[in-house]
Amino acid sequence: MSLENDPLIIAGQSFNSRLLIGTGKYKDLEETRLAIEASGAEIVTVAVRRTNIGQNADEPNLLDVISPEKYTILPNTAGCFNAEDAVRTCKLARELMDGHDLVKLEVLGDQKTLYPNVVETIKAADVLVRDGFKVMVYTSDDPIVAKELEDLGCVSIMPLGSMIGSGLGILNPHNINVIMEDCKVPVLVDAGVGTASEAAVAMEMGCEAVLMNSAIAGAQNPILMASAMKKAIEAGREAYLAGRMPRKKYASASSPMEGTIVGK
Ligand SMILES: CC(=O)[C@@H](O)[C@H](O)COP(=O)(O)O
Repeated sequence: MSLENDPLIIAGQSFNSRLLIGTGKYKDLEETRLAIEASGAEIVTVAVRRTNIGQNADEPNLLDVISPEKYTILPNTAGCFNAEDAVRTCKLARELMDGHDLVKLEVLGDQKTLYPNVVETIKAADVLVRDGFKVMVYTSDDPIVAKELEDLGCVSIMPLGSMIGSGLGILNPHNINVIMEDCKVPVLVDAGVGTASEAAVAMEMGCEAVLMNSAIAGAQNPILMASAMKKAIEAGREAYLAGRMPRKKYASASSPMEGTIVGK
């Protein structure tokens, strides 16, 4: 098995890259473009309330740099703290992007934690799915909430590894494992990854993909980190597919003597 015939499928669309990246916090649009290119990402998420994707004709438009012909743009509802605002933001994105219906829903609880408000998230997901949106949803690592969101019709469940922008890595791998056990749609880790090894861990666990922003944009050299993340995601996926050796309590010689002349 090779990664060439191992696509990520989201809402029936096939992708080669399992790294999804955000567009916030970069120095300028050129750095954003170079980092995205180095990451190999095919899905690029954009905060509609913070980024110009056509709302302001006088300002630089991100979509002039990150072309929707080359990338799948994933409008997100960052900055929304209730269902109503999140739904309105998705509708605005759909209008600005000629009926584009794949969105990333995030409804946040407060400024300090940026933790998802799951009650409002569920409310918004319900409205959006009924309105024809394909909803990839950022949520907590609560398996019950994750299942509820899947049952509502979300196309992907995206539990946080840790708080957005914290770089603390995956704090509760057990819960993410339970979510993967219960959900049939792709489960992606979204938020909290700080460096390449943490992205690899998510993939080794069997997550379908990872979405990140801060680890790349906040690195000393974002373009180099984007390239590291690409490799980490691929290595993690390969390791997952290859299957880890069983953990053993005691040593087991790397060059066993059994069956050799000396060992008889
Ligand atoms: C970019 C995005 O959509 C986020 O949800 C989030 O910002 C990702 O989290 P990190 O910045 O911690 O990677």
